[in-house]
Amino acid sequence: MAPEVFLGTGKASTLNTGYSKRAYVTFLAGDGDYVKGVVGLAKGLRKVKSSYPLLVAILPDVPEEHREILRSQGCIVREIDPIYPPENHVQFAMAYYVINYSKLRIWNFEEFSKMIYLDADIQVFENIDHLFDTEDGYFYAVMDCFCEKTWSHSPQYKIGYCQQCPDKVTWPAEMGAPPPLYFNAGMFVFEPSRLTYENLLHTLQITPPTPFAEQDFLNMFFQHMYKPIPLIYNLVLAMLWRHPENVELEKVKVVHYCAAGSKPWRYTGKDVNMDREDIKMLVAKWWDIYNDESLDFKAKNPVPAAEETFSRSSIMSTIPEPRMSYIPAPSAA
Ligand SMILES: O=c1ccn([C@@H]2O[C@H](COP(=O)(O)OP(=O)(O)O[C@H]3O[C@H](CO)[C@H](O)[C@H](O)[C@H]3O)[C@@H](O)[C@H]2O)c(=O)[nH]1
Ligand SMILES: O[C@H]1[C@H](O)[C@@H](O)[C@H](O)[C@@H](O)[C@H]1O
Ligand SMILES: [Mn+2]
Repeated sequence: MAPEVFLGTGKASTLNTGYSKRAYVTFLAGDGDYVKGVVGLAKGLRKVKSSYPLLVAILPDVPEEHREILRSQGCIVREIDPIYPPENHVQFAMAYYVINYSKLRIWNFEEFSKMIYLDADIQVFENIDHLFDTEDGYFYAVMDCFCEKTWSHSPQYKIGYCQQCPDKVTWPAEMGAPPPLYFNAGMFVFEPSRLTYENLLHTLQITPPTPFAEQDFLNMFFQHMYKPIPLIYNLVLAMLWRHPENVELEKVKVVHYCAAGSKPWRYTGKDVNMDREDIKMLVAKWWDIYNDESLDFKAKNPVPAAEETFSRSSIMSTIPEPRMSYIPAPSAA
């Protein structure tokens, strides 16, 4: 069912209508350059005429000037508390990814019935609003690839097995059952729920961290609810050189600049595979959107700040997350 009632009216819509209970959500930590990714994403969603707002779950360390940039781009800015894995276990996760456990807070955005999570290093080149119409009760995401060096700690990588081509190197019987399908957690469709949120936080406290942090954790937690969706909804760039036979680039709607050296705002072209023509083209396409001033947010019907409407045309102020179930930071952090 297309959300036509919402398209082109420019009218403020409140939370008690079905479609406005949907939103895209991304995550932002720190005072670095990932804010550029979020701005690019907000403009990309506008370019494809997405009907739903982009909520940015930010950690307290995001500076006020960055929050203001996001609000001025029409984003709903929402501060969340960080989540760390249980004390004494932090060293088992890749340090760089530990902060991503904080993403679990997005299950607490219960005023939305369905959300699509997108990493800040993702760009949306075609409208994907239809993913909100997927059947409830499942977790939708794109299957990952195990072939990059980031996976070298895993048995999959060691024997050259990848779920993207499971017949090339088959899973040896002596290693037991093949691993369950594994998704990349840079993009997924989910339903916020207080119950799930509390369950996630509780389970996390009794789960030792693993290298891919919350991505491994979510794969474990949602294993039986996971439904794979086509890779056009999250093109992990390494697919271009690891499994070109699986990729139809002209059909891809969502690109995930996750390969080493591919973040458009840091791109130099010098890292491995980064001089490929397809990569250069995708990086240039990201910059076209980021630099396009016509895609900057323009408030059509400015809404008084006090009025609590989650409309496309209102710029939301920072709404603090209610304090609850907070897992304190380990002393080493
Ligand atoms: O300094 C930072 C680092 C990360 N992020 C946010 O965290 C996201 C995840 O980081 P990356 O995109 O750099 O990481 P990858 O794409 O390599 O990571 C993948 O694996 C991770 C494992 O923790 C997460 O699951 C992540 O969503 C998934 O795409 C970013 O997009 C961004 O939204 C920041 O805001 N600031
Ligand atoms: O989440 C990670 C990350 O995105 C890496 O960059 C990629 O190589 C992995 O396949 C993925 O699991
Ligand atoms: Mn990413």
